Amino acid sequence: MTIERLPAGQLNACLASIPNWKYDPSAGGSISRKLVFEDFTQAFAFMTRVAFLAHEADHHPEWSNVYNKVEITLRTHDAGGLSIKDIDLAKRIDQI
Ligand SMILES: C[C@H](O)[C@H](O)[C@H]1CNC2=NC(N)=NC(=O)C2=N1
Repeated sequence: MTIERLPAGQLNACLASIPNWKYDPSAGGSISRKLVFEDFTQAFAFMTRVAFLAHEADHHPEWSNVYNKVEITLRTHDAGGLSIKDIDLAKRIDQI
């Protein structure tokens, strides 16, 4: 299935629905969120839950973890930028 980048006309409404995520317009667009947990165990437990979501959605984050901090970037390589799959996964991550 081909996945399209978000049309410019939908971008602002989509971004407004995920206020915890920071939009970066470079390279077709991406969104990122930084999270801070109590400790490594909490951070990694969160990452495990995200991993299941990502597998289910067949959509995978670019992310890093340093002790209690997790930084996640979502973009759709197949579309060369931001797509609805990124917005949907961001919303599901926010629900964790
Ligand atoms: C073939 C497979 O569906 C694709 O490679 C998927 C897998 N996970 C992906 N994850 C992300 N973030 N972007 C993609 O374009 C992407 N493509």
